[in-house]
Amino acid sequence: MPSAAEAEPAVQNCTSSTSPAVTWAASPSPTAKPCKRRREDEGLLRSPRDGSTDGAQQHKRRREDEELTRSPLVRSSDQQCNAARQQAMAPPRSFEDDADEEAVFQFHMTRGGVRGLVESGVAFVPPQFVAPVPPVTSAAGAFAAPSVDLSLPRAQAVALVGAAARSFGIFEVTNHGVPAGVIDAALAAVAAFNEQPFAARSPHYSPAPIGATTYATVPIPRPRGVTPATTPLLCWRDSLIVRFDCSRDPELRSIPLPCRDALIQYQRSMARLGRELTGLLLEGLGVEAGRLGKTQGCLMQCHYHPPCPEPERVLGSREHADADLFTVLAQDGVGGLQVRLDDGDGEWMDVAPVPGALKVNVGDLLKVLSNDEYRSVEHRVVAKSAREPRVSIALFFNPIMHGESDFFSPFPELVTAEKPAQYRTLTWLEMLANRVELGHAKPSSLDEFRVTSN
Ligand SMILES: O=C(O)CCC(=O)C(=O)O
Ligand SMILES: [Fe+2]
Repeated sequence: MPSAAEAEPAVQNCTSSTSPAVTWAASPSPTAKPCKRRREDEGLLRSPRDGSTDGAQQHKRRREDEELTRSPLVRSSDQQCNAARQQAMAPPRSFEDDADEEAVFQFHMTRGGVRGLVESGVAFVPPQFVAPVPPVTSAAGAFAAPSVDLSLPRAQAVALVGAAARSFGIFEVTNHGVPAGVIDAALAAVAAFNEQPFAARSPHYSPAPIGATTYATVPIPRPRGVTPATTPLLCWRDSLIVRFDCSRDPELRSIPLPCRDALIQYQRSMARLGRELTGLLLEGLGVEAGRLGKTQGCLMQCHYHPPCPEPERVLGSREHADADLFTVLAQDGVGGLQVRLDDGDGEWMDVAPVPGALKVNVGDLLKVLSNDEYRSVEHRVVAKSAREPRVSIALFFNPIMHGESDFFSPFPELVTAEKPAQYRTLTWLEMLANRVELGHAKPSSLDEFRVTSN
């Protein structure tokens, strides 16, 4: 949850499994010179406007659009504050760190994303994308995520959801009430946006948010302290990340037109399911369904994995656990999602897409609240195809939060003499900062907050 995506510092009230995309914008390598191409591209940073014919209105719109699409190098004070926090926490930088940053910066400067590489006809994967340890793309085993039919009587659904969250941290839901047409339209719209020609796509490309939206090949921090690195610098995917609670862009006009309506419709259609899943997951812990107040799926990460000339050498998404309460994942039929069920030691297993079903991942925040009753599932994506693109949409659900003032700790009713609190009280921003520092992989992502018994 920093989509990310992934948790960008720009994401204040929301969640993401991805990294602070603005790190790049904040501190471009001193050796990287803003090139002519970049200046031209900054000129291109104007979002397509929605064809109003009224002159005054158009002028107002243009001013607003210009505000929304101002250079991503200009950062808000919240972003600056988070960048400073990260800098203070960051370990000393090495020559390799600088070289990595430069490679990522230069890649961003192309503004074409991974799809741009494919369009340029690359026959080999560039070094920044090569996984140091080749992922096993034909996994040793397949994992059938438990399936929960949400039309079952509630007590049964609660028992099934609770059991799946306890055992695996992942399950799928059927009869979930979200129309198939809405899901299919959203997936198709993500593909349509990414498959536009470079000239239509690249004005939106920016690793720092433009209004409510980020469209880029978003890096996820590598796990720290693992030498040599086990994961590539960049994954084989382009992401369109939308923050539905973005006060700078309440009308979400920064979402590119080819997918704007479909994504807004998708997010709205997920609201009821989000409420239902929150209730089922809490009741599965024996906690009252309304205990967390209102929850919201306010961060959406839409991933497009272009076909890869060497699929066995890349990762479509690095290993991570989501940071949020839970994530609802829709995907097309290509496959590539894998899970590892025993905190880092076990084998990666394929989780096949099931037509009509939505996957639900338990995230780290719910794991903390549950006092380790629930697992947060470690997952990644491998590239399955040299011919077909893959599209997925992850919607991250969290309690409605207000930044530093929201404190999270294990529910008191789950803390007993036999099982004391496993985590100290933490804030959402602490959680995100820690993930940026340590990477999103397990088990380190929550170690910082774990109470150690002496
Ligand atoms: O693409 C997928 O299936 C997974 C995406 C994901 O894990 C994420 O966005 O956090
Ligand atoms: Fe994830």
